[in-house]
Amino acid sequence: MNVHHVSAENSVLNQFLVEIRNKSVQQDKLRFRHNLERIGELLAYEMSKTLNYDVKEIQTVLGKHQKAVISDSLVICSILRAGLPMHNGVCRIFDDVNHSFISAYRTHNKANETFDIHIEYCATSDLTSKTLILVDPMLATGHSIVEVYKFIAQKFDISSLVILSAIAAKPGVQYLKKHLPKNTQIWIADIDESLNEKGYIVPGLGDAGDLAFGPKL
Ligand SMILES: O=P(O)(O)OC[C@H]1O[C@H](OP(=O)(O)OP(=O)(O)O)[C@H](O)[C@@H]1O
Ligand SMILES: O=c1cc[nH]c(=O)[nH]1
Ligand SMILES: [Mg+2]
Repeated sequence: MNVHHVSAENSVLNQFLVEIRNKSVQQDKLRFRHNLERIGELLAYEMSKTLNYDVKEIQTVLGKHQKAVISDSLVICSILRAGLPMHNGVCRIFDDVNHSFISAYRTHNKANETFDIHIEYCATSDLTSKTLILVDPMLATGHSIVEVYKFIAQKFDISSLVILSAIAAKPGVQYLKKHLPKNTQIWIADIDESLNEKGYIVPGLGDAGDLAFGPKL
C-alpha cells in the first residue's frame, strides 16, 4: 500500500485542516462542510497525478493539439454520512464518472471494547474493472474502510482501490496496510499519532459526521 501524506509539504491545504480541527471554527457547520469539500478537491487533484493517461488529439479553431488525459474508468464512492462533503469536492474534479454511496456506522461494543461496523445501504453501478475512489474524511481504526472494501470486493472485481481521507490515525493506516490489496493508494491530508479508548483520533477533530450534519441519536 502506498501512503501519501499530502500536508507533509506546506500548502493552502494546511489552512483548511486547521479550520476543521479548531474547536471554535468547526462549530460553523457550513464552513466545516465547505472546508471538507475543499480538502476533497485538493486530494483529488494530487491523486490525479498518479492515474493513467492516454494522449488524445483535439481540434482547436486554429489547429490540432495533443494532450494526455485520464484513461482510468473512475467511480467515486463515499461512506455515509461524513463522506458526503468531501464527495462533493472530489466530484468537482472528476467530471464524467459514476458515483456510489455506501453506509457504514460504528457502534461501540462495550462488552469487549471493540467497534461493530454496520453496512445497511449500498447504491452503486457495476464496479467491475473500475478504479474505485473511496472517500471518508476520518480513518480512525480503519475498520469502516476495510469492511466497506470487503463488502464491495464480494460483489465486484475492481481494478484498483484509491482511498481519500482528511485525517487518519497511524494505527488505522497500519490496519489498512494489513487488510487491503497491496496496490492500494491512500491519500491522507494529515496523519495523527493515536486513538483514544473510544476510537477517536487524537488530536483529530471530533466526530466529522456530527460536525457536518448535527448529532445523531
Ligand atoms: O476508522 P473507523 O474506526 O472505522 O472510524 C471511521 C468512521 O467513523 C466515522 O463514521 P461514523 O461511524 O461516525 O458515522 P457518521 O458518518 O454517520 O458520523 C467516519 O466517518 C468513518 O466512517
Ligand atoms: O475521530 C474520529 C473517529 C471516527 N469518526 C470520527 O468522525 N472521528
Ligand atoms: Mg460520526
